[in-house]
Amino acid sequence: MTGQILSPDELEAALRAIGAERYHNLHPFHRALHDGRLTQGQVQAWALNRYYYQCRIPAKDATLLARLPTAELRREWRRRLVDHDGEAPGIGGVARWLKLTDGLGLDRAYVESLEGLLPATKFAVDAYVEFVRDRSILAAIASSLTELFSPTIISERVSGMLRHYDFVNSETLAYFHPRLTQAPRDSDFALSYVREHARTVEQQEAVLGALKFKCGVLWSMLDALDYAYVTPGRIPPGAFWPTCP
Ligand SMILES: O=C(O)c1cc(C(=O)O)c2c(n1)C(=O)C(=O)c1cc(C(=O)O)[nH]c1-2
Repeated sequence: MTGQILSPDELEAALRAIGAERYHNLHPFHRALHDGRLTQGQVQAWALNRYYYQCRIPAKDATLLARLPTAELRREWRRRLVDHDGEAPGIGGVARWLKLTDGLGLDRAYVESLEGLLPATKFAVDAYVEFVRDRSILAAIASSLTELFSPTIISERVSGMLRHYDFVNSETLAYFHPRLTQAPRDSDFALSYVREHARTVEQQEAVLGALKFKCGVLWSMLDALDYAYVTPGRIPPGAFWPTCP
């Protein structure tokens, strides 16, 4: 950043450049997941740890919802809560994620207990919720902008996993299907909010910093999985041990 105010188009281009450089589609653990190079046990570890992200996303959105100043903004943001928590038990994104962990052979009560999480998963996800709680509303909204890039990685992931692994099918991967429409709807809103409200150099820096921070959250979750589950002998004490090879 040079200290100059960017036009909305320049700001959007700078945000997209951050995604092109730092989004977690580039992480070696994701490349291995999508290219069929992981064992079922390693995929279990990914799904179990990612469950924590899934179940904290509604808490993150509820935190932001409580801070939003207008009914219009709250109406927009509360859809995210419904997407993840559903309107009834067994419906919604978190419930669909548990279908994936069930399908991979994980015990549901164990997944929900969060006991097997890697310490770094917890630190990374909690840092995201705290960021959204503590930073400006503009930065909090901007931190969701990784979703601009998620439809591409989700399409790659679903097609790669269906092609390479016999232990998943389109039902167990059903979590991802609605995300292909929900994520663009959500990120369109967040992007237009940011384009309109990030007007000063400080605000624009905060927005760009928020997206870098969030890319770091996602990246560090995969670093932790890569460290613990790819090289034998590195699973931290108390963390999940794969129940299959
Ligand atoms: O599968 C993915 O790679 C991926 C990435 C992201 C993201 O970029 O933050 C989200 C999701 N999935 C997702 O399913 C989801 O519900 C979600 C919510 C948010 C957010 O920051 O509010 N990101 C993401």
